[in-house]
Amino acid sequence: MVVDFGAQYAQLIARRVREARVYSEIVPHTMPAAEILARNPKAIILSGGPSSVYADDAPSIDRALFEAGVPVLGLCYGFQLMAQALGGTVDNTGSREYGRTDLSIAKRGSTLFEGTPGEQQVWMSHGDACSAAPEGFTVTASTATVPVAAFENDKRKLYGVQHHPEVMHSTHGQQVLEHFLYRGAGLAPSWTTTSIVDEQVAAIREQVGSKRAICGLSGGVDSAVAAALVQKAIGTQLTCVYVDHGLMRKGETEQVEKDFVAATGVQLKVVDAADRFLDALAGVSDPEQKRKIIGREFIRVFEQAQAELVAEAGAAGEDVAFLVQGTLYPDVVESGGGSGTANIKSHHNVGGLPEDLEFELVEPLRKLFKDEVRMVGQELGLPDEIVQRQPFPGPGLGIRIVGAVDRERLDLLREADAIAREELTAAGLDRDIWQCPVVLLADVRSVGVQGDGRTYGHPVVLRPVSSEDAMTADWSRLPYDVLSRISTRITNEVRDVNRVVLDITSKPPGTIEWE
Ligand SMILES: Nc1ncnc2c1ncn2[C@@H]1O[C@H](COP(=O)(O)OP(=O)(O)OP(=O)(O)O)[C@@H](O)[C@H]1O
Ligand SMILES: O=c1[nH]c(=O)c2[nH+]cn([C@@H]3O[C@H](COP(=O)(O)O)[C@@H](O)[C@H]3O)c2[nH]1
Ligand SMILES: NC(=O)CC[C@H](N)C(=O)O
Ligand SMILES: [Mg+2]
Repeated sequence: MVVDFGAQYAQLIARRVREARVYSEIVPHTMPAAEILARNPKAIILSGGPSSVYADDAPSIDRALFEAGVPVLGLCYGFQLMAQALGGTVDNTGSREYGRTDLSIAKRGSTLFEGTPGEQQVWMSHGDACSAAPEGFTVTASTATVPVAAFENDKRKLYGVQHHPEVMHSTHGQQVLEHFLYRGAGLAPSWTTTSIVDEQVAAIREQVGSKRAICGLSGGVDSAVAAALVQKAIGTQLTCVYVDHGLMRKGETEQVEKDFVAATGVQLKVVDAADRFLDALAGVSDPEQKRKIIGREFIRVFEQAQAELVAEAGAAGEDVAFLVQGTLYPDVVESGGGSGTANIKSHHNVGGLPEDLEFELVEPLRKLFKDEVRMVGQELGLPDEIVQRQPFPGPGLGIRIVGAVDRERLDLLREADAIAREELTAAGLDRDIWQCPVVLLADVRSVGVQGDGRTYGHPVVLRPVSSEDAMTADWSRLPYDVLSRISTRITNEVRDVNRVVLDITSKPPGTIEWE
């Protein structure tokens, strides 16, 4: 059982546990200890969270959880809670660690780190630290700045680590989790998933019945897989709607119109809504405001499309009240979907939805991560060009212009983006990177010299990242000659851009998109 203290990664922990073939469920930290124990968990994992354990309003923990004989693993905030509740010390030591950190294993052969290297890369995201372990606990790892980075009390079956073993950038994380499950808690890897496709098709049929639905189709992986699932469930009761909001990349609308329909045979309605989105966005530079506006306009366009379909279908059309979206679990988490989870950004299809939404949502991928969605897509027989496509955010180039969005700026960014994509594809790097946002710093200017003349132009940022599920990411080490070609071409070919910079920040602390 994963107890969620408002973590960005709670669902990820549950998923890693399932990957270890042990069934897992998530419960909020507000659930009383008695109720948690009444569910008879074989093991408990305490998640991370945004609070500081010593703060007045911080979520606390009932010591009964440590005394019931159930093996417990604390991660990050959960580790700090465990340390404090059992008599150790947690404070703000000033030694913050975000992103890549080297962990030194202090005790070889410990339950959690058995068989893993003495020095290993872990992903950290914390500002507080445990400075003294509770009595009876052995310190099993440290970092350059944090002396107590992991501890265990094997007799009581209590374990804790300051880092996040659940994220893929912690190179031995899965092994640490499995050691807890198999060695610490003595569980066997015996659980398997039933087919997600069959389960979802049945659920969609039950939800939609004989009614009709529309699906927001972007050409991206998520909506393609969602559409294919719904099509399998309800066939021609589904119509897909592609919204051209004027924030798409070069050539994208044409590609969806031609290639996508050819590959999937869906019924597609293309709506040109550029004026409406750009008018609504005029003069707005706050990222959250942009996201909310885009989310609202999307729904308004879907409503209009629905009205048109109803008119076309006559009386039978009254039933079009379902909206299928390719919402994924990371969209939900990062929009503050869990209890006490910080809102990092409102994804247009979750937190950005208007309150007066008239549709009933159908979101068959809401609990899944990208790599799982790709597997479902493959199972449904979608072509590789769709299943392996890099993600592109629904708000499109609107959240890749730092500053207000207008047609002129969009044209600049579209050109720069097209060059970067062309060169990355030519270099055969598409499958190596997760995605490479190109960002226009429209409110920043710098001095350059071009053709012996002074220029005062805008910088463009390249943000190539590697990731497994977008929850964490690292910057991609692209070959210098590819970067150089992109830089030369952008500054030569795109008017008003006189500088190209590379974003070398991991996530955390950065996010993938700039807004
Ligand atoms: N231009 C668009 N027209 C219609 N619906 C859209 C559009 N852009 C996004 N959506 C809707 O919002 C959802 C979320 O967008 P998101 O970008 O996360 O997914 P995607 O485009 O399907 O896949 P990917 O993440 O691979 O780009 C989509 O699944 C789709 O339902
Ligand atoms: O459909 C989407 N609607 C959104 O509002 C949105 N914002 C970010 N993204 C994509 O999500 C992943 C994680 O992005 P961040 O690290 O920037 O949060 C990355 O793959 C981003 O491209 C979005 N996708
Ligand atoms: N990711 C976490 O759990 C962070 C725990 C705590 N908020 C800290 O900053 O140390
Ligand atoms: Mg997309």
